[in-house]
Amino acid sequence: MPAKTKGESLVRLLNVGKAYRQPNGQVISIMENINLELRTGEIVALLGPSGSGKSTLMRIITGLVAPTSGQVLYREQPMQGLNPGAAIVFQSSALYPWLTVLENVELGLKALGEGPRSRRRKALRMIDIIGLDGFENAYPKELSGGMRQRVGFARALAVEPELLCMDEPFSALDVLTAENLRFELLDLWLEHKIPTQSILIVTHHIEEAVILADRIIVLGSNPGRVRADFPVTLPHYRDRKTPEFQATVDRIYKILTNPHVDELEELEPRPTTVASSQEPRYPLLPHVRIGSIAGLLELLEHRKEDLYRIAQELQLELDDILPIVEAAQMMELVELKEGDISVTPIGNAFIQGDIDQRKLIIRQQLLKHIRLVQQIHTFLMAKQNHRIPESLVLDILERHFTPQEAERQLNTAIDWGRYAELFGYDEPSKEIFLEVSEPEEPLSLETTAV
Ligand SMILES: Nc1ncnc2c1ncn2[C@@H]1O[C@H](COP(=O)(O)OP(=O)(O)OP(=O)(O)O)[C@@H](O)[C@H]1O
Repeated sequence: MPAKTKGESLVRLLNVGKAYRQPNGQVISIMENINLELRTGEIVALLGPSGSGKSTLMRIITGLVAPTSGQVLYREQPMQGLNPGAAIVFQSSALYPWLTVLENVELGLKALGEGPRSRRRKALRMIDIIGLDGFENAYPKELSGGMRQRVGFARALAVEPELLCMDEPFSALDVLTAENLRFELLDLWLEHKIPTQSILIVTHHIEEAVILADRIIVLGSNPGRVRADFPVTLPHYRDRKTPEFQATVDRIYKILTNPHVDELEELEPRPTTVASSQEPRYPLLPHVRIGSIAGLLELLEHRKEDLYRIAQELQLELDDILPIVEAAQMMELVELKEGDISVTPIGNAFIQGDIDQRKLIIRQQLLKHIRLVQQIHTFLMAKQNHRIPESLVLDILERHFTPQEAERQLNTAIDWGRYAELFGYDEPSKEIFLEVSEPEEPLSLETTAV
């Protein structure tokens, strides 16, 4: 296999943006001004919170989705339609159940117009390389999840793509199978057993990114943008226990847990004028229950610790813990500094409080910090019967979010409001109604905080 070239431009995105028109005519921008380059000789990992546009960006790079603005260059030429050099591996291998392993692997080659003899030869070779020797005539249902994903890899690699794109390729596999397959792929890459010139992997798994990638790109959401783009220069094969590995993992955690600070700006906060002009009107609420926030706070009591260690200790993935942390941060119940998370005095008062005090604290924090809750509360106070149809709020939200996301945002706000006994939801009439009528004393932190 010829050695890989290094540093040639393979794909270049110039000010790429993507927007979707909703059924109500509203246009929602999901990513803006993305500038990035994929070069030969590198594995690039794309990280970011759910909904930041990782999969969409990968689809734009492979040509499966067209950008709304900007340009995509493949080998410095404007790309039209599908990227001729790219192949994609999805989270689930999406094999045809009525075809054998060999026939599934041959599919991509057939689509390229390869003759029967040549495609059989190439498919058999890739089956051998990918460790499926002896399973050529098996059907997908006879294979384990790991073996099926191998077939997905063989199918993508059989067409000898210059760029191998992988959308969370290991996330549906058990921990051990995923680890084996990750290292086998790395072997194939490092030993030049596959002709691939560059690999792009979308992942939620920070350690996976640090194990594999030569470069890590972190996307931010609402709308999606590049928040960090930096090289990982540790030699392969990387040992998770080394301080250098841990430092890289910590660095990514810090970026992901500081959604308003971009590493592109060297972790300096944006100037306030810029930040306030760019601040979304309704910041995206993470979809978590107050019970999960309570659980996190109780766990953090008397601790000031690195969020990454806490996640590790709890065996939680990034996407499990970050939304809870983000919600607690929005309500000023925890604070994050340099990746260390600690409970604020208000958070402490919550931990020590009984159920009524807890509800009161959440009520105060929601009305102080959560715009959507403030807005609903204001509407309810303004109406004489203290009831509003949910469609009133949805119509406003749909100017900023997709209909599905608008509904999720409203559900989260109602869920939080209901916990705080601020408002409730009447299912038959689809109305939100005001819960609390009598005025109340604000909770004094001096008397409750410890
Ligand atoms: N065809 C579409 N029409 C409307 N909105 C879409 C469409 N495809 C994606 N979106 C929206 O674009 C945003 C980004 O989606 P995308 O799947 O690219 O994000 P992601 O970072 O890969 O998320 P995840 O990690 O959850 O897979 C989401 O808000 C999603 O709802």
